[in-house]
Amino acid sequence: MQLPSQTAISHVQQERECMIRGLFHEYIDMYASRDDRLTTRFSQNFTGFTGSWGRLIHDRDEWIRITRQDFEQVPGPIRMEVTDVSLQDLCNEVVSVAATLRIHLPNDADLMANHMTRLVLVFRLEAGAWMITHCSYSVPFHSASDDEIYPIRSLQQQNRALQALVAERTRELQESQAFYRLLTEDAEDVHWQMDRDFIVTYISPADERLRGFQAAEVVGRPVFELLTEEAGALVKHAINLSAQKALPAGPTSFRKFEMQQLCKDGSLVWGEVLVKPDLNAKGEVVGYHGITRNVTERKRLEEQVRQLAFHDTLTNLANRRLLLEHLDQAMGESKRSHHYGAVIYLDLDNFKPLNDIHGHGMGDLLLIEVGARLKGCVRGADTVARIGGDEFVVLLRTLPPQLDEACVQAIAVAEKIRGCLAERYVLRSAPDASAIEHACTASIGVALFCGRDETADSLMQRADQAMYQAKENGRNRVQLALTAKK
Ligand SMILES: Nc1nc2c(ncn2[C@@H]2O[C@H](COP(=O)(O)OP(=O)(O)OP(=O)(O)O)[C@@H](O)[C@H]2O)c(=O)[nH]1
Repeated sequence: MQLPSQTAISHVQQERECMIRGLFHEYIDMYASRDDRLTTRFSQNFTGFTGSWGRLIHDRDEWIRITRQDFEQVPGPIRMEVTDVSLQDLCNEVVSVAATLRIHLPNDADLMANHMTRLVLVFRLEAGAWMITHCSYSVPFHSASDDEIYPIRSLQQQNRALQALVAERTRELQESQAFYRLLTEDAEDVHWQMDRDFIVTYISPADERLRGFQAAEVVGRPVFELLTEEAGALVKHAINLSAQKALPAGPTSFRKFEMQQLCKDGSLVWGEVLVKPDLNAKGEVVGYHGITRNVTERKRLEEQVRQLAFHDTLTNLANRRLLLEHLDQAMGESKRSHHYGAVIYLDLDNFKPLNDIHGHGMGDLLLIEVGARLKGCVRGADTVARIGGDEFVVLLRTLPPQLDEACVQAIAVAEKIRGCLAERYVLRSAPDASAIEHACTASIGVALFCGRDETADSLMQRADQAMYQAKENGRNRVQLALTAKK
């Protein structure tokens, strides 16, 4: 028997390889065009492996069923782009073909598009025809459901579920944002935020109601441009304190201070400011946020209370309490500077008859006029007080450091006061009421002080006694007090 030559063997092998390759591409084409004839190529002894959900199939019919389902999932033609094919003879009748390919689905947006797939087909010669006995797809998807070769349906479902979840969460977020916006934007308090360079990054609409600035006029600007110099210094101080010592976390971790703020129309409002630094994950300050509350009305009431507590309601002059406070300060200043100061104590002469003849209202008008005249006789730094019915005190600060010169100046002021108060008074209870003319003088005692050589009480007593001396000496005169007892 003559053996076939090497050339003849290689020729047969080439033909066989060519045919298998042809069958392989025919399979690919039929698959791509969803050609039902594909299943006629499957052997009765078929097994398959679907890599997307990792199941080995022992049955030809089962594989056909899955393939048909798969055809339904992708109704249009697909393109199988084969990038690499290799053949391996397992024996004379069995050839394995391994290929890598890209499956291009009709819709480019589908998740399978552009993913590499590994396909292994095993052909066996059965009754003179090459049949596919094994088919194995390795698809890089782990989320496919049973029965899915291409995980399209489950991924679409997952996608839809995720989209619904995102929509739901977005709606919830928008609702909660709207709620918080409502809280901050309808609130009377101004909510604000600035970055680490003190550039305003957010301000709530309450600022427009408080200061008249629209958010667009404030956001993006350095905060110090929007504050008075004094307020800017207060803000810097609070921020420096925060930098030096962080407050413990919680609602009390805000620094609190009060400052006057500039409005768009140039007026000033009082704000109570709560400020807190914003920290990043490393604990570094990346900005600040806070709340500014309008406390202008509270400040006005506080000032009113102060005014009532320290002032005489009839004349609006300082009362005894404020006089004693100022006297204490003046004595302290005098101690430091060695300059003299003086208390001028005065009591109106024969004031009572005015009340008796023309009524208390007229007496009140005279007292108010006396207060105004006294203020006109002294400097702004001096204190004019009403300490009793018709008793007034003027506190002079910073007289010369020499006693004789200080005496001369104090007596000169007292004389000026005496002359001024002695001028006639024209009193009218109402603008259209007839005026009455009245003459009134004052008896005046003057006591000098230097430092804290004596108590304020003793000083006041000396001035009072000197005033009585003036009364006894005939009224409408100035009497210098005896020097303080050592
Ligand atoms: N109209 C008015 N009178 C007051 C007020 N407080 C006290 N007086 C009156 O002031 C008067 C003070 O009287 P005195 O200082 O004792 O008497 P005076 O007539 O001034 O006599 P001399 O001080 O001795 O010169 C009293 O009649 C008080 O009723 C006040 O608020 N308004």
